[in-house]
Amino acid sequence: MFSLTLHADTYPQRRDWRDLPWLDRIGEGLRVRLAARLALRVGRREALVARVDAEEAGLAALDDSARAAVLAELRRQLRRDGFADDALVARAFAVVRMASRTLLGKAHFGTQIQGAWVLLHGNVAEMNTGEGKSLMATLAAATAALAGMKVHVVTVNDYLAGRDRDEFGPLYAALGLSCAFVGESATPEEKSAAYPADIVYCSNKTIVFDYLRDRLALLDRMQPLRLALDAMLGQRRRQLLHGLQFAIVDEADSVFVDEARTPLIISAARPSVEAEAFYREAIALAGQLVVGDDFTLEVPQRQPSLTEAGRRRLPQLAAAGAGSPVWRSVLRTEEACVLALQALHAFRRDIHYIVRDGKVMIVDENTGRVMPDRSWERGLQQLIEVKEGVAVSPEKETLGRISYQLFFRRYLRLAGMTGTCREVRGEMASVYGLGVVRIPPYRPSRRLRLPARLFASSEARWLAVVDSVARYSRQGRPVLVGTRSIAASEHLSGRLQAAGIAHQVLNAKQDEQEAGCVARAGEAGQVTIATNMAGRGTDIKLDDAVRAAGGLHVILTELHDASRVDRQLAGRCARMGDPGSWEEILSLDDELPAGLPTPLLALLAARLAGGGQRGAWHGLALALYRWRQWRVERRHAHLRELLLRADFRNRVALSFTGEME
Ligand SMILES: Nc1ncnc2c1ncn2[C@@H]1O[C@H](COP(=O)(O)OP(=O)(O)OP(=O)(O)O)[C@@H](O)[C@H]1O
Repeated sequence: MFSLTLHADTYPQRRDWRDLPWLDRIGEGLRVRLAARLALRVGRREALVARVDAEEAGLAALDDSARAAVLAELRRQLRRDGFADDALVARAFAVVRMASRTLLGKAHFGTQIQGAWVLLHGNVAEMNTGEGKSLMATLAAATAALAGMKVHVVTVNDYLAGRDRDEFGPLYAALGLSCAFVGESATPEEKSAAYPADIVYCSNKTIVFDYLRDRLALLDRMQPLRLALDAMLGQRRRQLLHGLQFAIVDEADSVFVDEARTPLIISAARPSVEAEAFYREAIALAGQLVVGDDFTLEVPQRQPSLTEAGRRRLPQLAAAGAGSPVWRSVLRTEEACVLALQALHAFRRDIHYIVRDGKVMIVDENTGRVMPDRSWERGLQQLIEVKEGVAVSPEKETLGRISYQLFFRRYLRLAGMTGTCREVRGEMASVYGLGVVRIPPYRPSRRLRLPARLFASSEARWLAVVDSVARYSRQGRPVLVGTRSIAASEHLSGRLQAAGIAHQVLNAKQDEQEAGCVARAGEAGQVTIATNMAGRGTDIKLDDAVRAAGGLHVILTELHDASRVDRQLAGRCARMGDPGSWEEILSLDDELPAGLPTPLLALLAARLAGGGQRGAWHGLALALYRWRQWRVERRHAHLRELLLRADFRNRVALSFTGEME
């Protein structure tokens, strides 16, 4: 007999994973991808949807007490038999859909039923942007919770997690399930009260840090037998999560792939007066070095390297001005100077970070959001603080560390959903064991892609952007303009103001106005400039007049390192069968083409300046721009692979010293 009931007290999580030899890894990846391809064949899809329809029709004929009896019996059967039987899953989906129809006025479409089945069976459902993934997840989350699992619905930020809990909380309540939202700023008491809920909505960052906190609190007690023993003896330690049973990860490519390279670290402050003096000296020293003579900046990574002349100058400069003993070592002097040069030249205010309330806060380019409690490692944070003239934060001592790649592999059952993951299918399979199943759109997409335009300079690009904004907003259509950085959003805002075009700006500096900005962004003629904050997950609602005028128009003003991020922004228009269009208006001054050889760039710029946005030179320049993006994507994929292998090695090394369970 199969039982899904798990004992939360014993902190269920997957402990048996290990790094496979490379050939086995490839084989496993292929097996997962093939299984996903065969999982939901057309006949089975149709049968499932037909079954849900029939079950719901049967439920509709029952009175309230008979329906309650069906729900109770369903719970019992799901706990006993799990999800192997499609008939049982279809009944569960029908119960959830009926509640949704009554309470929310939204009945899950056939495509959402198929996607939910994919989630329930531990795969990634790839469904176009705007096809209703949040509502789809309720079917899988509620069914799993009825089966007795603790479900975490994980998304990329608190705004989306809170929004979904507010919308779907009443639906779960009607099924007798508890639902909670855990925000980043919740207190430990609030978290302790929220995590035991059947379904928890939270961001990826919140859940992984709370897991790390649990590991620190439980230390060597994080073993099922020990936890059970502690519970029996009444010596239970405080824990937040109660295990990792089932996670449904929204925007799976962002969480599993884009974020994968960021190590998540819990640390404690270790104040030191000498360290602060050292950082000040390093910035003073590096400030005297001259770009081109003493050091070069490699584009596009903007990695500084000292020239021979710079190396010769450094010891003299160090002897003249610096007091810290570090400067007596040539090697450490060079290391510190390169880091200080990076702080001075590679990391830029309002692009990579903002300064708010006297603190340097990192801006995540993928999400466009500030990450108040994230900091750079190896002294970079402190060096940037010195550069910006704000209080220098104390050095940190690492207490616990994990990556998303290792964390999510610990779930007993893991599922994901996203609109953009075709190029990372292999990684999903080999790293997370997740197959990707493509779900067709509910209605044919009406998203119109206009020809891309690439200009020789950013000046020409901004002129074209302002022109396009004016044209579409005059037609009574809302316009959303995406910029890669806060600085670019502010620059464009100045230009629109000068052109007399009213608009709103949504970026990390104005994040408290997010809900209001999103609510207005679909109004007739409304112009919104946004960084990636308005990218993933944002649902811009349109009224009938706007639909009749042609829907939302989206302008991308620069491509990102990952083309998935660009497609997400384009996906804000033409959702759920609405009309809409998007275009790219780019410049050769952007970050990606900067990696092309300088003479080639100059040649392309000369041709584009004269020849307009048509013809062979324009086509070639655009193709090279996109090729650069592809190259950067490949490099990032390689770095993620290296990080994962390093994580595995660390895990083995640390387990000898007893620092991890
Ligand atoms: N079955 C349904 N009936 C009516 N409206 C629906 C249904 N499913 C989804 N919607 C609506 O469609 C809109 C888009 O849904 P949602 O934001 O969940 O899409 P998404 O697939 O998550 O998009 P993205 O990929 O951009 O995050 C929302 O306004 C949602 O309420």
